[in-house]
Parts: sequence; C-alpha cells; structure tokens
Amino acid sequence: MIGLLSRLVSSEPRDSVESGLRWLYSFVRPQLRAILGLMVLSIAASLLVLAQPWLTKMLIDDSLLAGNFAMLGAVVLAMIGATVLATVLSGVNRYLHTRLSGQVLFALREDLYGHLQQLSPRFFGRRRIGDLLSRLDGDIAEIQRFAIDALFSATSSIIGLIGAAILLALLSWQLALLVAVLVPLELLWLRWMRRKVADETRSLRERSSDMSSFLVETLPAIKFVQAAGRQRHEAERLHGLGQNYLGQLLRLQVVEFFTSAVPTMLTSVTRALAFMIGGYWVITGKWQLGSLIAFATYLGMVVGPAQSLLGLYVAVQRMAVSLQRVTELRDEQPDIVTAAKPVPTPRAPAELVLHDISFRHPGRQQQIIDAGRARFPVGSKVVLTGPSGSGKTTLIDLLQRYYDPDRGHITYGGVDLRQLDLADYRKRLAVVSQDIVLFRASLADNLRYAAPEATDEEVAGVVRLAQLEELVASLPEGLDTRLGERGQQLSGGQRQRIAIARALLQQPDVLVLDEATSAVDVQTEQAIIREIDILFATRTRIIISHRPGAADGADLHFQLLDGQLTLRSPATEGVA
Ligand SMILES: Nc1ncnc2c1ncn2[C@@H]1O[C@H](COP(=O)(O)OP(=O)(O)OP(=O)(O)O)[C@@H](O)[C@H]1O
Repeated sequence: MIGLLSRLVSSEPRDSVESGLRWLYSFVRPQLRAILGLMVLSIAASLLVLAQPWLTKMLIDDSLLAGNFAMLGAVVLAMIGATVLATVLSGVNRYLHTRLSGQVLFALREDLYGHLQQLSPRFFGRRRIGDLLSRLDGDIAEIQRFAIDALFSATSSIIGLIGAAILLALLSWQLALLVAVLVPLELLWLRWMRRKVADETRSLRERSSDMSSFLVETLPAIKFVQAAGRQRHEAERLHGLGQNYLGQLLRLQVVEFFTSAVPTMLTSVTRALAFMIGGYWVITGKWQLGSLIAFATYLGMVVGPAQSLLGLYVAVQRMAVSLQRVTELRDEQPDIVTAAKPVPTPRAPAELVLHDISFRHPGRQQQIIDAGRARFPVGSKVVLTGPSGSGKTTLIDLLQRYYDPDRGHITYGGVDLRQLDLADYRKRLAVVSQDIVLFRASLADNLRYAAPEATDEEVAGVVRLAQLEELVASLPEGLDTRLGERGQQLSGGQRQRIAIARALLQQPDVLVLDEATSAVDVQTEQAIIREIDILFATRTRIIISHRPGAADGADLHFQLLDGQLTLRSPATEGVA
C-alpha cells in the first residue's frame, strides 16, 4: 500500500518518499481507532445530509400533495431531528478531528526535533537555522494536513464516486463508458503534471526557508543593524525575499490551476457529450426523459468527488515535497554516536590524554591540530594559549567529543572516548565557552540547567563563588527573576559569571574555561579563579586565556601554534 502510494506521488523509483511514508504511517497507526471512530461519525453526518432531500421529497409527495396532516407533522419533526443531530455530530466531529490532527502534528514534530538533537555541530554548521525552522514548522504541518485531512476527504470522495458510478452504469452502461474513457485521460494528464507541481512546490518551500532564515538572522542582530544604520537595507532585503516568495507562489498557482482545469474541462465536455447522445435517444424514443435527468444528476455527483480527488492529488504532491524535505533531515546520520556497548566512565576524576591526534575541519585545507602525546593529569591546572584562530576551541570540542580526531585518539581514564557512553562522559566535563547560552527562564533555572537536582544551598554557594551576589540582590525577584531572551538585559561580564556558576553547579571532573572571564574585570577574575582553584584542587582545570600572565600559577602551560601543541612549562610534565 505504502509502495503503491509512493509510486503515485513520485516518479523516481528509489527516492525517499516510501521511507517517509513509512515513517508517517508509524504515527498514524497508533491513532487508527480514533480515525475509524471519526470516519463512522463522518459517514453518519453525510447520511444525514443525504436524508434532507429525501425528506423534502416526502414532504411534497406524501404530505402536501396527498393532504396527509399526520405525515406533515412527522416529516417536519424528522427534519428538525436530523438538523439537530447533524449539528451535534459536526461539532463533535470537529473537536475530535482537531485533537487527532494536533496529536499527529506534535508527535511528528517531536520526533524530528529529537532526531535533530542527536546531530553534531558539523551538521548545524552546514544548515541555516531558518531552513530547519521552516522544515520543522511548515513542512511538518503540510504532512500532517495530508495524513489526517486528506484521509477523510479521500474516503468520502471515493465512496461518493463509486456510488455515483454504479448508479450511472445501472442507468446506461453505454453512456457510462464515457466516464471510463474520461478517467484514464485525466490520470495521464495528472501524471504528466506532477513533476511540475512538485518542482514549483519545492521552490516555494525553499523561498519560505529564505524568509525564515532572514528573520532568524536579522531580528537578534537588530541593535547592530540600527548602529550601522542599515534598517532600510534590511527592509529592502525582506521586500526582495517577499517578492521572490510571491512570484513563486503565483507560478505554483498557475501550475496548480492547469493541473486541475484541464480535467475539469474534459469532464464538462464528457457531460455535454452525454447530453447530446442521451438527448438524441430521448428524441428518438429510445430513452426516458427521467433517466436522462437522473443520469445528468449522477454525472454531477461523480464530478464533485472527482474534483475533490483532483484537489487532493495536488495536495499529495505538495505533501510529497514536504515529506522529502523532512526525510532528508531524518536521514542525516549522527556522525558522533555513543558506543553500542560502552565501557563505564571512570567514577573518580581521571586523566585526559591526547594520543597523536590530528584534525582538520571539513572543507578546510589547514590542519588545525597535529599533536603528539599530551597529558592533562588529574588535579592539574592547565593553561592553553595560542593566537586567535589557532584551534584552541576546536581542541576543546574534540575533548567534548563534538568531533572525533581524523587520526589518533583521546582517552579519559585510559579509555578511548569513542568507547564511553557519550552523555555520561559529557556530564563529567563542564565547558564555559565564549558563546554563552541563556534561556528565557528564571536565573535559578538557568543555573540549574545542567544540574536540575541541585539544592538551594548549592545554588547559593555557586552564586557566591562566581561573585553574583550583587547581581542577584539587584534583580527584582532575586534568583527567581526571569532572564530575557538570551539574557539580553545582562552585561557581558554578568553573563560570563552566570555561565561559570552554572558550570560549577554541575560539579564536573574537568572544568574548561574558554575565555570565560574575558569580559570580567581583572580583580573579579582573579577572585573567581582563586575560588575555583580551591574548590577544584583535586580536579582538572583547563583555562584558555589571552590575558597576559594567564599562565601564572598554572601546573602546565600548553601553546597551540600552527597546529602544533607544545608544552611551554614545566618541560617535564604533560607531554610524553
Ligand atoms: N565548524 C567549523 N568549520 C570549519 N572551520 C572551522 C569551524 N570552526 C572553526 N573553524 C576554523 O578552525 C580554526 C580554529 O578555530 P578555533 O575556534 O578553534 O580557534 P581559537 O584558537 O579558539 O580562536 P579564538 O582564540 O579566536 O577563539 C579557525 O581557522 C576557524 O576558522
């Protein structure tokens, strides 16, 4: 069934539509009972609609013309009853339909989001966030519309179509043959048009991604745009993107119009032909007038469902494009995966060792790191220096296993990082990086992000260590004050100190401060580092800093220069 459907929506035999449909079906399957119930409700509602003309016929023939008062009362009561029932049914139907649609929509989105969470920075570095947003939002909604709405409209259309076709054949099988010619012709046309619809739809979805990407990029940077006086330039860019989108939307409308207009014309011609032949038969006495009228009515009843199936066909093409765009994301394999049978991560703080590693970012010529053996012993304070762009942050990314080295390996407690449970290992490291992530939540929730179980006392402790007491006292609701989006109302130094407090709360075995105090004044910085040195005396600290004297008091000082990691002091430790 899924294979058949995928051939219907796409001409490429081995594309992702089939696997996409299988994925989609896995979300629809748990809802089959709800879908069945809804179908019964829809059929009941349709029958009630069908009953109305029949009641009208009874009103005229059996009560008014027959002068039957009892029948008149009964029919009027039945009419009221049918209307009330139809209204109640449609209300219930609508509620259940929305619930079902919502459940499928959110399940699809959550699944895709869960998949994206497993992908590495390498993937996110290649993708525009706006494009991901557009796929998670617009494309998923398009798929859900198909999965639920189209299902119901297709079912009722097919029932209507088959019923009307049977009645047509009963009235005149010869004239019904016209329909048998018409349907394959229409199908051929649709087959021919489907690639065009798919191409135009794909372009439209891409234009939508362009708009999302533009907004995601420029709105957070509005202060910079204002400072550079480029508001007009950005407004014009948005206008240009809007025009591109509109142009593409109109192109798609034209293609969709022709896709359904040609079959509509063909149907009209067939209908006219049926009138010609049927009319000729009536004039020559071969056929009854009533049969011709009934035939024309049923032909009309074939056209309605056929039209909605045609509309559905276009919807299916649009869905197929969205499904491919989503499947493309789902097919992205995480390049960093946890070991199938992980070795337990050492319980106590352990030594990190680089074993002859080399690494180069994909698409870059420069070998970022080409290091021999380097040790970061437990309890040592390691300072890492090197010119800007020399690869210090990349080395930390390797330690956190966001990338695996191209050659060599890194061990923690003597175990290759690739053999450890990824989540478990990463919890042992806390990295305060240059990009500080703060969420729209209270300050306390932000601090507890990596350690949700931390007690109030522990939170108060790290607030003190990171010299945040003054900030907390100045906030209207103290620790419960909600931080704005990405902590925009805070100073750079305050954000850094919050990040440090958060890392300390995690109680890591290895603490990395990557330019973590660059925005903090020297005095505060020294006080924080002093506190950390006391608290982390038995654990490893790796500090990256450009400040003069940063290496003072360090146990080891590594320098990264032209990819080479060299030990500056002391000469006997660290590199073996
Ligand atoms: N995701 C990436 N893809 C490709 N190249 C990258 C990527 N991330 C960093 N680079 C490049 O790798 C090099 C090292 O970058 P990295 O951020 O590790 O340097 P750094 O020593 O931490 O610099 P800074 O002191 O300025 O923070 C740079 O040339 C950078 O352009």
